[in-house]
Amino acid sequence: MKFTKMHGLGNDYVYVSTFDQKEPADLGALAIAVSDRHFGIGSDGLIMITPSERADARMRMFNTDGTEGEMCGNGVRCVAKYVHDHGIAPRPRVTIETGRGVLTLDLEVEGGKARRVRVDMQTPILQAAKIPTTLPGEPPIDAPLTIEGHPLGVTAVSMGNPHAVVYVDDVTRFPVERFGPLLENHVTFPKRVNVHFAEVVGPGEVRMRTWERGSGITLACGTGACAVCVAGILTGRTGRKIIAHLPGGDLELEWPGDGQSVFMTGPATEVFSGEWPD
Ligand SMILES: N[C@H](CCC[C@H](N)C(=O)O)C(=O)O
Repeated sequence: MKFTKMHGLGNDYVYVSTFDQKEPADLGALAIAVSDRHFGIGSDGLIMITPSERADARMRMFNTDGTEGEMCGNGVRCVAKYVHDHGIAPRPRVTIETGRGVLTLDLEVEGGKARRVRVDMQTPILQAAKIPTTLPGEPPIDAPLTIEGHPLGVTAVSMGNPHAVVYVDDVTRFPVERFGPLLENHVTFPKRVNVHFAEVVGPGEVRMRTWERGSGITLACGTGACAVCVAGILTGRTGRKIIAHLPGGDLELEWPGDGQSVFMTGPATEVFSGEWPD
C-alpha cells in the first residue's frame, strides 16, 4: 500500500489514495496500525482519498482509535493539496466530498505546489440534537457543567463533527490531558466530542489547545478552530474574524454572518511518501 504523510499545522495523517490502487480492507484496524508512533508510521490517524461522483475526490478520516469522524479541517486542506499536486485535479479551485457534504477549496499555488488553502467549511450546526448534545440551549452557550468538582462553561457547535469549547484564563497551563478525556466521554455528548480550551487574547485573537475525540492531544484542529470562531461570536467574546494560535501554528477563521459559511485558511504540507507492507 502506497501512502503519503501530510500535515496541517502538525495535525498529521497518513493519506492513502485509491485513485491508483485498491482500497485496503478494514480501514479502522489500518488506522490504529499506521498511526502508532512507535510500531507504525506515526500520525493522528488515517485519511482515505477516493474517487467521488460529486466532487474531485472524496475524503474519509479515521482517528488513532480506529473510529471514523465526519470531517477534518486540517485534513481537507491536505486532501485538496494532494489532488492538486498529484495531478488528479490540477486547478486552483477544487471540490472535496466529506461527511459534511461537498466543500469548495481555493489553493494558493507557488511553483506548481499548493501551499495554503482557503476552505468554505459550510454553516455551523447549532441545534443541540444535531450536534449532538443533551446540554441545555440551542446551541448550548457557556452551559454550566461541573467535572470532578470544577465548574466549566461549555459551548457546543458542530462543523459536521461535534465540538465543545471551554474558555479558560490561561490555556498554556490548563490540564488539557485531564479534562479533555472527561469531556470527550461525558454523558451529555452521546457521540463523544472534540474538546477545545480557548483563551481570548483580543477581539480578533485566541490561543487554543485541543483534545480530539478518538485521537487525544493534537497540535491543531481545523474544525475545532472553526468551532472556536463560532463560539467566540455566540458568547460575545471575539469578533467575526479571528486568528487562532494553535500549538502547531496559526489558522485564520471568519464567520461573516449567521446562516453563512465559516471560512478557514491555513497551510497544507507534504512530508514524505512510502509503502506499507501488506
Ligand atoms: N483534526 C481534525 C478534526 C478531527 C476530528 C476527529 N477527531 C473526530 O472524531 O471528529 C481537524 O483538523 O478538523
